[in-house]
Amino acid sequence: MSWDEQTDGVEERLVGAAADREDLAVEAALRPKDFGEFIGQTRVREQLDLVLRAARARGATADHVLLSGAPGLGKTTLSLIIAAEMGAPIRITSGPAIQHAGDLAAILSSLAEGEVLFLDEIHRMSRPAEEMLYMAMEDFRVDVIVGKGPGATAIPLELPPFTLVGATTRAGLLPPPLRDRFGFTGHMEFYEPTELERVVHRSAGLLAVEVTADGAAEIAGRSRGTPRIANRLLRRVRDYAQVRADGVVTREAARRALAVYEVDERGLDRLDRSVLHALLNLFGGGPVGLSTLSVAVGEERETVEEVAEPFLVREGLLARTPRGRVATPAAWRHLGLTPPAREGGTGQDGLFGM
Ligand SMILES: Nc1ncnc2c1ncn2[C@@H]1O[C@H](COP(=O)(O)OP(=O)(O)OP(=O)(O)O)[C@@H](O)[C@H]1O
Repeated sequence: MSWDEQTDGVEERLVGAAADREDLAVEAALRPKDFGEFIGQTRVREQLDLVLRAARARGATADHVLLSGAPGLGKTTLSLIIAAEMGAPIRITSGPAIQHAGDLAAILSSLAEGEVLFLDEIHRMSRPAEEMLYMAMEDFRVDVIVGKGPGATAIPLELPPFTLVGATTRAGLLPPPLRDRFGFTGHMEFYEPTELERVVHRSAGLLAVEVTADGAAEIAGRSRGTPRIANRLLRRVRDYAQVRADGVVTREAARRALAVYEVDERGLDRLDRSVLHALLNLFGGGPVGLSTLSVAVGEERETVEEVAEPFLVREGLLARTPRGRVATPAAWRHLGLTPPAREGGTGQDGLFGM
């Protein structure tokens, strides 16, 4: 399987943040059901809790909520919690599933009063649907266009008040008129290792798997700040512990299992490391252009740029500069190599001493 063999929302990579088929099958059982069970994201949780309590006290439908953040951080989970806290039903759909304004009109017109509509990947909705959504969010009304050409007529349709929960990995891509119609925007952060340890312990309990404190810490440290990845690594370590050990998820079991899957102690996988290896060993740490680097790694440009680099940049291992990709001293150290001296003439002096 190649790294870029990704389909919409489904990614087959052990440390990929998008849901794979197995995640989709098991995630429902692992999802926190209320704010009390939801780990981390203290700021968003507190802000949302206030928004919902106030709406409940007024007997009103909650304001529209926009949740932004990387995949797997809990946006879907929070939307379910919002519905549960409001005692409201929830409808789940996504931007790519709504290509025609008519698709959206059909969903909106069938909502019950107070219902929560969760629209994942809201930035990927078609333009006409987006424009229909503006009016629906603001006035709880849509104009359904009947007929075509000069004879087309707009029939106004009243909607019951509802709460839109939009989720996006890129809030910056949303057109301002859409962004402005959300009463509350929550930015989801990557999780701290201690928070991910709690996620691992909680999930292990639900899966009836015994996990030691250092086993949970080992998994948390390799989970790239993302609960979905923590849960996925836990399942792979559980398998290993069941087959090769006594079934208990210990530090040793986690280390051995994740060595089998080539996920290192910092959460880098084979692709990430091959990018760093090429950068360091073939290009002296850079700067090197993305195309050259991709050829050296044997991957598509997009795979290197969109799949590997974001995490390497976030981890401070790689920098994108106007002159090309550059490894930081931390990258050299991570691969057990010594960073070249400052005056090494590699053109990356600005990155040293970081
Ligand atoms: N705060 C949390 N506490 C415990 N578990 C969590 C938390 N957030 C997420 N999870 C776990 O991670 C899984 C993925 O979360 P979720 O599907 O909500 O992410 P998402 O941000 O909606 O991802 P996507 O953008 O891919 O739809 C959930 O099944 C849940 O088990």
